[in-house]
Amino acid sequence: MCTAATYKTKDFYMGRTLDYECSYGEEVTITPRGYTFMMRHGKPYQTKYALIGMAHVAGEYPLYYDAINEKGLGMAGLNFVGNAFYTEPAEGKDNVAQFELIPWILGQCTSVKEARVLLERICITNISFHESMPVSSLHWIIADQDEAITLESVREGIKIYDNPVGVLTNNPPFDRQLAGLNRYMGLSAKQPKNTFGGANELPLQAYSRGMGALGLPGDLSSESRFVRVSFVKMNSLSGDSESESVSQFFHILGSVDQQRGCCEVKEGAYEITIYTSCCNASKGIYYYTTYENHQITAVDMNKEDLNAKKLIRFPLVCGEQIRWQN
Ligand SMILES: C[C@H](CCC(=O)NCCS(=O)(=O)O)[C@H]1CC[C@H]2[C@@H]3CC[C@@H]4C[C@H](O)CC[C@]4(C)[C@H]3C[C@H](O)[C@]12C
Repeated sequence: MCTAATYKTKDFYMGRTLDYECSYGEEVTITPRGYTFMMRHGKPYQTKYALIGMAHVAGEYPLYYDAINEKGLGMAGLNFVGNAFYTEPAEGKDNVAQFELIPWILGQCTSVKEARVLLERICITNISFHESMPVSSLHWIIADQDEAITLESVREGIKIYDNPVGVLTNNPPFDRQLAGLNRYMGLSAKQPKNTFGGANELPLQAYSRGMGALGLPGDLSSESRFVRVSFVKMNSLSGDSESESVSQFFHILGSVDQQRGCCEVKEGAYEITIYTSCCNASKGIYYYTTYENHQITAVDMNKEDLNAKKLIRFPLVCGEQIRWQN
């Protein structure tokens, strides 16, 4: 499972957790401006804008899981197994393989508004990057400081949903996730009021703090994570400085963190939160933590040459960085 969320203070932030039982060997990767992608179905394409994100780099090809570009547009791919449906290339469409989609959008759009226009012509194809790699079943959140959308390619075709909560998890499809929130609209950060009233009011008592959100689902299913992270995000308060915003963002995604041992995917294999990211999309900074490194590590794209010819790659800093005080 994975969870993605957006957050706005002075700047615009977007990030995700990547939950899985094994890592694909990912790195923080900057694709510079003017980088050429040999498209599977059409003419080679050159990025107009630089992007930074988490990618598995195969040869010189960045297979992005999530990224932001230098214009403040961000995008993340999350598992959508059993519902994602990609097709053969179609006449008169922009035919883009699933693994080409993030650089295709972020390399040429400055906003969700522009992405919506490009997506009117999109056909997401089912070709794999390499025979050794399966085609991932994904759906995507695309967001900027003004709005977020969810992109799904399903059996009936391409679906683009407004995403007013700025959150995405996995199954079921997004419209059902959003409708699921209706069941929880009574949850509150405030103490509950006794409504067992009438003539003979029961003497009920809020004997603990936090009882206003009793009923918030605590399990790791994707529907529950959707509700939980939405509740946390919508109630979230923080200062608007960089460190307060980044800190709060990691706390928001911390509400759906997966600890090893709690979600068995097959005999002896457990899903964990492999990494958590927080991008300052306004400033081009990629922050991350990993399962075994709680210290926040950051890469600032603007400290690099964004007109470079090659990918700029940062292997993840792994292993706990403990600051000893004595
Ligand atoms: C496994 C991850 C989703 C985690 C998740 O959601 N786990 C819950 C399972 S579940 O929800 O319970 O079912 C996804 C998210 C992004 C993916 C990469 C995208 C680029 C590239 C695309 C190529 O085609 C195949 C290789 C490739 C490197 C992909 C590998 C893998 O697929 C990645 C990491």
